Amino acid sequence: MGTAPPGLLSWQPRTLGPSHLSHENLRQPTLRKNHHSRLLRENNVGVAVRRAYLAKWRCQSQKKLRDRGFGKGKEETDNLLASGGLQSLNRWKGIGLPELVHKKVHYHRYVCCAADSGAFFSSTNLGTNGAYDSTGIEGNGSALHAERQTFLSRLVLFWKTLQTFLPNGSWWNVIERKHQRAFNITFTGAMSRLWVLVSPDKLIIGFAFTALVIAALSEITIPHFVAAMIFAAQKGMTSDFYNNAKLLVLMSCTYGLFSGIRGGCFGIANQILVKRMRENLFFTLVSQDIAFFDAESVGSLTSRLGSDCQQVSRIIGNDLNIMFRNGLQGLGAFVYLVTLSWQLALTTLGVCSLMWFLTRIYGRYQKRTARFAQDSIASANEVAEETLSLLRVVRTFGTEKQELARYSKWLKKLMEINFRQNIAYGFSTLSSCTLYHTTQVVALIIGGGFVMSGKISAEKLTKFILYSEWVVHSTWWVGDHWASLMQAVGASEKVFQLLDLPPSQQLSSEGIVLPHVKGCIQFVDISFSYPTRPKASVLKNVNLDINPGELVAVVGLSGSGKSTLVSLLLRLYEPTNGQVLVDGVPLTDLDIKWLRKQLGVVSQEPRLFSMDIASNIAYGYDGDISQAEIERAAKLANAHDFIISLPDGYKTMVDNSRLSGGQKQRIAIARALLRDPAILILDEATSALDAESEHLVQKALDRAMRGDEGHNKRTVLVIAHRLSTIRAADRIVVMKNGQVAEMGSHDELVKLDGEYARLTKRQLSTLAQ
Ligand SMILES: Nc1ncnc2c1ncn2[C@@H]1O[C@H](COP(=O)(O)OP(=O)(O)OP(=O)(O)O)[C@@H](O)[C@H]1O
Repeated sequence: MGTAPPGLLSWQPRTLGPSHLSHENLRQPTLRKNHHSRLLRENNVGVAVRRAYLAKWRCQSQKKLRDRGFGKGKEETDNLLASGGLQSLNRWKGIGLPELVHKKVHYHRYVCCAADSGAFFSSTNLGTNGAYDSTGIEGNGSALHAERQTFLSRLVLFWKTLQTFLPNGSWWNVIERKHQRAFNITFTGAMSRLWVLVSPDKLIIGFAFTALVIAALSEITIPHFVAAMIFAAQKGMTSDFYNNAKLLVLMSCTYGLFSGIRGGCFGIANQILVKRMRENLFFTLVSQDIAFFDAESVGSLTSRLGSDCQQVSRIIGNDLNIMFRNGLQGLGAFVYLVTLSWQLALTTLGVCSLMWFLTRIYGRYQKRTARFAQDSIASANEVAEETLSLLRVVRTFGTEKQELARYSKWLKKLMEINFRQNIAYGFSTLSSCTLYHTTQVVALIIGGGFVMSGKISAEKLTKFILYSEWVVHSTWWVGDHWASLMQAVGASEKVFQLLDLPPSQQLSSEGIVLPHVKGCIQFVDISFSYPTRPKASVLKNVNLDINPGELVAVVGLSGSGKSTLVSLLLRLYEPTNGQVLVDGVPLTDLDIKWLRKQLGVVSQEPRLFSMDIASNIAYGYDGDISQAEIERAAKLANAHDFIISLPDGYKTMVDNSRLSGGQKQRIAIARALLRDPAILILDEATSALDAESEHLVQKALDRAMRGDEGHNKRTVLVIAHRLSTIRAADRIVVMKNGQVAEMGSHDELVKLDGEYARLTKRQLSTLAQ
């Protein structure tokens, strides 16, 4: 908060002292309202007080603006706020401040309130104190001096504020996010990368550019033939008239035909580009480490795939196409101008150079702002994606408005960027329009002189005007699309940054493929922290050997690192220290794609794809699979009965939300069993089942674990809290704070009377309740 003018703070109201209605109290709406009404009754200066209120709210809203600080440095916002405060003060003056003082109205309290924002008094500090003094509040300066001071300070304020709006002023800045500064793509960089993407379709690009050149050249001859026809008619030269008419028709038809070919070819090239870019980006994204998705949100990535790729594709289909066409035509028209009158041609060149210079500045600005605009779109998408996917939670908690606010926050940022972009566009158009007509005026004035002095003919001047307009028009178009192209280049930054990411090593198919998986798993001295939280140690020196065919249950409190252990076995993350071995071979030496096919996994929260149930069960299975095999797996997982009770049975379309948790789990179990894996991993696989289903699934799982003959067929790692799941295990591993705390059979651990005994006791007492 700023400091109040001494006069105001030292002045004590007679009827209501600060103890009755303190500065803090005035912030409370009810107290302020009562106080306000009382003032009205006592002093009958409603207008004055209402105005004071207005001043207060203005200052407060300005503070909010500064708090958000969008696009402004502190100094500039302070200046703006100060000017806001100044306006408020002026209003006060306008309503006769001295009279109010004499009436001993408590309005100064409102002034203090208005100063809550720090804005009002920052304005007074900047020189309006004098104005106050001059109005009579314990004033001691001369009125004239104060007026002068106020005028000067206003001038300074005005100049400072104006500076922020000038080119390179802080108003034009947009907030930058730290991570975006690392990558900066240039025009040539973007072009060469786009070329790599479209080069497999050189033929279509070649057609497009050939058609562009023919269409541009034929179009540019049209004004020549038009002028020639008019002057041939005027001079009564019939044969010249008809010859020019024929050529005009020919050029018009050629132009029409090749424009069509050009448009079509560029459109197709554009589609190819956007498709290829999306495919490449999609594949790059799905090839990333799982840790990458811990850091990046799905909504933001889908925005890069959608909006950003679409923006980038505009470069070839629209901007380059129009720039080349107009560049070519502008150049041709300029050469023609030189042949008509080099002096006049130079004036046109001067104007066009200036226009191009301004456009370059505008283009640079568009490029800079585009990446922030795309970033805001991505953030808005991130919120939308999250809200829509969690809509049930949102509905349950009734937080629709909060979600809207979160979404609006990014839309607002986007709007503020777009606002600046549009103002910049306005300036660019303003300068282009002015220069466009300047060329004509200058050409007419100088050319008119030349005609009057007989240096050039009227026909030449007419042609000159037509072509100079063409040159300027082309420069304008080239400039306009240059800015749009730079905007697309800005938008391409994040796309190319993502495209540059190397694929995860976890997808490499290079490595050993074992002839047969016995199912021996070893965690050797494993320590691990998640890349997003490198300082939080999740696993600490974990050593665990699981023998082939052994059924091991991992138990422990929530957050003790059980699921993390599974993630490391699946090589979704790399251990910070130590290594995981399967059949004595480190995971890093194995062909990880092959290995994952040897593992059957039922995760804690099974997810289903938007496809029918049969396809969901067969998901990821290599080779042909019969319906009978799918049904067998479903029966093993106790899912068959509920599946056939659905209207379309195994053909019923499902997704992640159209089945119950237990049903999804059983489908996930069926999916894992269908692969007949050498190693089965169950992460709380039965947690969403009711007692009856759990019993049936447990029996099925037992059969799957032990085999039909009752002997161990595969190695099984079960992560479970439930006793019923754990008891059947050959060995139980108890995890605590990322370490193996205890290990042994159920009976051994109960006897040990340690962590496991405590866990089981707690579970039994919960069941008993
Ligand atoms: N992707 C992640 N990024 C960062 N930290 C994570 C991530 N996943 C889990 N953690 C943290 O790692 C720790 C261990 O989590 P983990 O899921 O392995 O526990 P758990 O024993 O399986 O718990 P639960 O029984 O509740 O599933 C937790 O503190 C958790 O917050």
